[in-house]
Amino acid sequence: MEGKKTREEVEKINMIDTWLTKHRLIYVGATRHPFILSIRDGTVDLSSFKTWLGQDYIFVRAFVSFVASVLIKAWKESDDSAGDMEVLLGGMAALNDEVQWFKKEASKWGVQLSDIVPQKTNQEYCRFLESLMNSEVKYNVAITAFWAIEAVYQESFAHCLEEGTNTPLDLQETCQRWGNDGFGQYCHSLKQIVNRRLEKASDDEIKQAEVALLSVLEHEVDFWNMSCGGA
Ligand SMILES: Cc1ncc(CO)c(N)n1
Repeated sequence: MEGKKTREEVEKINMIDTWLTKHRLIYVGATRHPFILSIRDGTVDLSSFKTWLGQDYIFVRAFVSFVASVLIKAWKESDDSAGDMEVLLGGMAALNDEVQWFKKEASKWGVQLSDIVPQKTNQEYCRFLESLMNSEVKYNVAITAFWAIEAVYQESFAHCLEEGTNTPLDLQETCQRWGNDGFGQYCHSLKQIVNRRLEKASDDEIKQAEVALLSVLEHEVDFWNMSCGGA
């Protein structure tokens, strides 16, 4: 007979929601940052937006390499990872689009991408991604970080598109990029992959994945702060 599930077993069924409840404050700090709230209420400082745009272009190029490394980890998993690989490949295709979009958007705002120097906060975030590309880092840990990176942008920008917001017209396309329903679906697929994988992961890997999630959230808050000129 099946016994009653322990609290740990119940928590492991949806590890992400368990963590988002546990780490609510920092998650809200990353997804409801003053920079995002300023876009949402229309008071955004355009020089901050341009800083964000230029720095994020640099970040996205590091991010593409990171996603490629996650894809390799998925492929090396012996168990059924074909579905995971399809989702990741779709993510890479979207990033291809995104890089082109950054170039177009930069020219619209008069931002010269070739002149952008990565700020220290950005370098630190890129270095963190690089640390996760190491082949020693487990797939379960890397895919958790990947979901978190995408989910922060999805939640943040979707918030700017809700009814009754004052998001400036010329920023709505930016918000749509990450706030659209398709991107929301994609993040949901990533979340399901993570939950499914972590349900069977060792305690040690779960702990490492939680640490990676928290690191992502901290880097995301720092990245928004940097965009606002907060270094
Ligand atoms: C800093 C940062 N986090 C997440 C994303 C999501 O793609 C991005 N483009 N930039």
